[in-house]
Amino acid sequence: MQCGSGDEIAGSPYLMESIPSSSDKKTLKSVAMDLNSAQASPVLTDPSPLNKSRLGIHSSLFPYSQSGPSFSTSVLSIPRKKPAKLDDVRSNGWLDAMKSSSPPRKKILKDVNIDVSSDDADVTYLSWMIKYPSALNCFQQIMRQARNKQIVIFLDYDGTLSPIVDDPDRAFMSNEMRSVVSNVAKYFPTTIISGRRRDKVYELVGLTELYYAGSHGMDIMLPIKNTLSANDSNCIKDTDQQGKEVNLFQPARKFLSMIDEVFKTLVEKTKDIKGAKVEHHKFCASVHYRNVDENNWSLIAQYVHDVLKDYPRLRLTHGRKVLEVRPDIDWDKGKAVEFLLQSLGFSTPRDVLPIYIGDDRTDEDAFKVLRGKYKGYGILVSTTPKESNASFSLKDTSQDRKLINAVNFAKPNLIFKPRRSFPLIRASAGFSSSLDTGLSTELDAVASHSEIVPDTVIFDDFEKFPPTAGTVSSSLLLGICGLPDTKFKSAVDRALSDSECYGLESSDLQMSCFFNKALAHVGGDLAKLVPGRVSTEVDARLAYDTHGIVRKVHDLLKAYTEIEVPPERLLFKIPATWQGIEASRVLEAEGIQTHLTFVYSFCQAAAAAQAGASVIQIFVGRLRDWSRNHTGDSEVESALRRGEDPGLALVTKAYNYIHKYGHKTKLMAAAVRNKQDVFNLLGVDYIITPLKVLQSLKESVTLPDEKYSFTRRLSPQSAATFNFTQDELQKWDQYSISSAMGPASVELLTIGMDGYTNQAKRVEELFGKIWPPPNV
Ligand SMILES: O=P(O)(O)OC[C@H]1O[C@H](O[C@H]2O[C@H](CO)[C@@H](O)[C@H](O)[C@H]2O)[C@H](O)[C@@H](O)[C@@H]1O
Repeated sequence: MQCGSGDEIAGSPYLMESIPSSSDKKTLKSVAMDLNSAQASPVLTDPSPLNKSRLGIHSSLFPYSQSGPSFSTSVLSIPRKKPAKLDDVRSNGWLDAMKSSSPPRKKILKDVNIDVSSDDADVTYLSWMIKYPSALNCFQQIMRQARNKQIVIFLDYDGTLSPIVDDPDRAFMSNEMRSVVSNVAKYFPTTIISGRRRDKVYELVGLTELYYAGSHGMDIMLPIKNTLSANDSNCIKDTDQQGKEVNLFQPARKFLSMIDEVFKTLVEKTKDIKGAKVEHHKFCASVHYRNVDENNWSLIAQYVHDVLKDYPRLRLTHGRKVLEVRPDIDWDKGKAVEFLLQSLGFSTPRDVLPIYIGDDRTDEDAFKVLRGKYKGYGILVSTTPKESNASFSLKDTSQDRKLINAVNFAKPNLIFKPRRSFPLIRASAGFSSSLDTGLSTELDAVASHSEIVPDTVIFDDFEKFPPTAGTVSSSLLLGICGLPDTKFKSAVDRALSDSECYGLESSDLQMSCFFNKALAHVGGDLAKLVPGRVSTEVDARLAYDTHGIVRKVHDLLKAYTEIEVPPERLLFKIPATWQGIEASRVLEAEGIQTHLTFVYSFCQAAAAAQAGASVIQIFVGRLRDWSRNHTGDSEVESALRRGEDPGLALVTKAYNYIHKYGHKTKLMAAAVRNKQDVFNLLGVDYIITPLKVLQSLKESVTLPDEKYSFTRRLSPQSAATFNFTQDELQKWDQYSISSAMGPASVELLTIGMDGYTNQAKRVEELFGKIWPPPNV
C-alpha cells in the first residue's frame, strides 16, 4: 500500500492524497530498488524485538500466541537465582531486546548504539513506510472506505494520546488532544482501550462522552440497558462517576484477589531495585523497568518469571519497557474491540469502519481483528520500523491528533446511511446521542445482531436487496442456461469454450472439466458482485468419498485460480456426511474454506465444528416440516417436549457448542420461513432470508423504545452457560455419528443430496446437448 511520501500534508485538516516531492520520490525509488534487490536494504523488522525467549522467560509461560510476527518461538529460560547463568542469557541477546521494547526516537538511536547511522535509520523508516504508509497521507483512501459506513474509533492511551514519559503517573494528554478527541466523539462512537485500570485512564482523559475499557479490555463499562451484557455472567451492576447505573463487563473477575496477591509480591520483590515500579491495574499488574539500571533488568525478568511459575493461571505480556502479568484467559484488546462493536450494534462488518490507533504490542491483537473480519484500519504509532498487523502508521502523538482532527473535519463529506440501530453504551453520563434518536426499520434492528443474507437468485432484482454472499450450484447453472439472457450467460460460454477441456482424453473427464470451469466462471463473476464469500457446490455424488471430494475441491480451486479468484473469497459446499466432514478436515488443514451443508442433527454440527469447517448450514424450516409429518427422532422429539421448535433448537445448540468450546466455525441458518424465525435466530452468524421476509422487515418501522425488544437470542455469553452431556462432548467419529443420527437427519440429508445429484445430472445432459465435446 502506498499513498504518499510519509510526511503529512500541511494546511487543510481534510487532507488530500499527496504526491511525493521529487526528493522523496528519489528516496522511495531507491528504497524500492533496495527492497527488490534480495533484501539488501536495512532490516525492516523491529531492530531487536522483545520476544519471549530473549526476555529470558520460558515459552511455556506464554500460553497464548503473542501478537505480531516478530516473536520468536525459541526457548531460552532464565535459570532461577543462579547469577552466573545470566551471562548465557545476556549473550543470547535478551538485553538488546529489553532495550528495544520501547522504540527509541531518532535522537535516542545513537544513545543506545543501535547499529544504524541516522541516515540509514531514515532510509529504513521510509522503506518501512511503503508497507505501513502514513495514515495522514492515506486519509482520502480511508475516508473513501468510510462512505455509507459508521466510523467507530478506538484509541490506546499511553504513547497514543499521551507521549511516553519516564513516570507513568505523569503521562498527561494535552488539552489540544483532549479537545479533538471530545469533538470527534460527538459524531463517531469513541472508546479508549488501555492497559491501565479503567478508573485511572478515565481520570487522565476526563471526558464523559467516551467509552472506556481498562486493564487491556478486561474491564468495560456498558449502559444498563445494553442487551449484550444484560444476562452475562461476566457482568455486574455498578454506578459510574455520575452515579448512573451501569453494567461492568469483567471477564477476569475471579482473578481479582490473585492479582492483588501478585501485585504485593512483585512490590516486595522489586522494592530494592532502584527505579522499578509496580502498578496495580485491577486485572493485571505491570512492572516498569524504564528507570531501572540496565544491570538490574535481569533481576526484574527473574522476579516476574518466578511469580509466573507460582501462578500458572497467569501469563505475561509486554509493553514499552514494562512487563505485564495478567490472567491467562482468552481475552485481549482484540476481543474487547469485537465485543464493543457488537455492543454498538455492529455484529457484521458491512456498515462499520473501525479505526484503531495504538503504539504497543498489546494493540496488535486489535489490529488483527480489524484487518480480518471488520476490514477496518489499524494505525501503528511508531518512530521505528517494526512488523505489525496495522495497515497504516503515524509517527507520534502530534500526528495522532492531526488525524483525529481530520476525521472530525471530514464528517460533512461522509454520507451516513446507518442501516443499524445503535444500542448506545456511553461509559459515563448521558447515554443518549443523536445516533439513537429517529426511526429505523425492523431490518436495521435485526441486522445489528446477525448478517442477513438475502436469499436471492441471479434473476432477482439485485438493487433492492443486494446479495452479500453467493452460492454457485448446479441449479444456478440450469437457470442460467435455461434463460435466453442472464447476467452470467457469458461466464458459462467462456467455460464451455475452454480448449483445455476439449483436449482431455475421455468424455467423462471433459464433462467434469467443463462443469468445474462453468462453476468457477460463474463463481468468479459472482465474486465481483458480492462483498462476501462465494460458495461452490461440490458434486453430491461424491458425498461418501472423502478423497473424491478433496480432489474435486482441488480441481475447482485450480479453475478459480486460473481466473484469479483468490481462495479467501471462496467456500466449498460439501454435504455433511461423515466422509464430507473428513474432507472438510483435510481441506481446512490446507487452508481451504469449507461449508458443510445439510446439517440436521447435533452430532453433525459438533463433528463439523471439530473438523474446523468454516461454515455449517442448518435448514430450520425443513426440520420443522419434517417434525410435523413424522415421529421417531429422539432429538426432534426432545425439542418438542421442551416446547421448542426443532430447527431453532438445533441452531441454538450448535451455536452454543461452537462458542462455548471456541470453534472457529460460523453458523448459517437457512430455510427461514417468516419474521418470527428471524427474531428467534438473532445473534447467529448468518441468516439466509427470503426476499418477502426481507421486504416485510424493511417496511416495518421500529420506534426508538422498541429497538431494545429485538433481543439477541444467541450470544457467546449465553453459550457459556449452556450445559452439554458428556456424550455430546465426545470426539465424534464415523461410528458415533451414524449411531447418533436419527431418521430426521438421515432422511433430510439424503433428500438434499438427491436433489443436488439430480440437478448435476441435468446440467451434464444439457452441456452434452448444447456443446457436445468432439469424439462423442
Ligand atoms: O494500553 P496503554 O494505554 O498504552 O497502556 C500501556 C501501559 O502504559 C503505561 O506505561 C507506558 O507509559 C508510561 C508513561 O508514558 C511509560 O513510563 C512506560 O514505560 C510505558 O510502558 C502504563 O503505566 C502501563 O501500566 C500500561 O500497561
